[in-house]
Amino acid sequence: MTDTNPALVIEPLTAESFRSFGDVIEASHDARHFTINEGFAERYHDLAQVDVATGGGRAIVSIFKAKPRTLPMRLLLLERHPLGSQAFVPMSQRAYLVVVAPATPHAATPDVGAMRCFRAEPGQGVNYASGTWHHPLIALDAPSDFLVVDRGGAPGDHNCDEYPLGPRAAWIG
Ligand SMILES: NC(=O)N[C@@H](O)C(=O)O
Ligand code: NI
Repeated sequence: MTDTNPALVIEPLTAESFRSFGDVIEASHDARHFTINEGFAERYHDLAQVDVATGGGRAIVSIFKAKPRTLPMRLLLLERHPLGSQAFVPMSQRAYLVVVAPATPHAATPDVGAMRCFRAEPGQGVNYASGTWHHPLIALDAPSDFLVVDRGGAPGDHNCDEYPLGPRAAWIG
């Protein structure tokens, strides 16, 4: 990288590796699942902790039509949603990247040194636990749609803290 900061290692996304950041949403063999609809469907049940009730919030469902990022990419900021979780489920069969850092509930800034990057494969969604620091959506290769489940609240609710990485900006890809 041209910058003094090394590139983040891109790790495979697994439920275990992502557990401290939130949930991986996928129809995996070890997820709880059962047959429904007279055998015409298999329900992969209760895959993520949707946590949106703080301060009278409610779950909202949106679609993000994301433009692909160009790699290598400089990560300029992290953000967190202190009042609720945020889930992204890809509606396309393309991989995308997820950059996270541990929640810091008692601090206004992330532990930048603990930042990690995961490659989400087609069929894998993520649910950021409330307060998990993350980079905004990083779609790859082509315009990609994502179903998003996060918190809707009052217009004055503050549910997005941004932290500019400045000279600590990292690289991926
Ligand atoms: N702004 C917005 O709703 N999206 C971000 O929170 C994101 O994580 O992409
Ligand atoms: Ni977000």
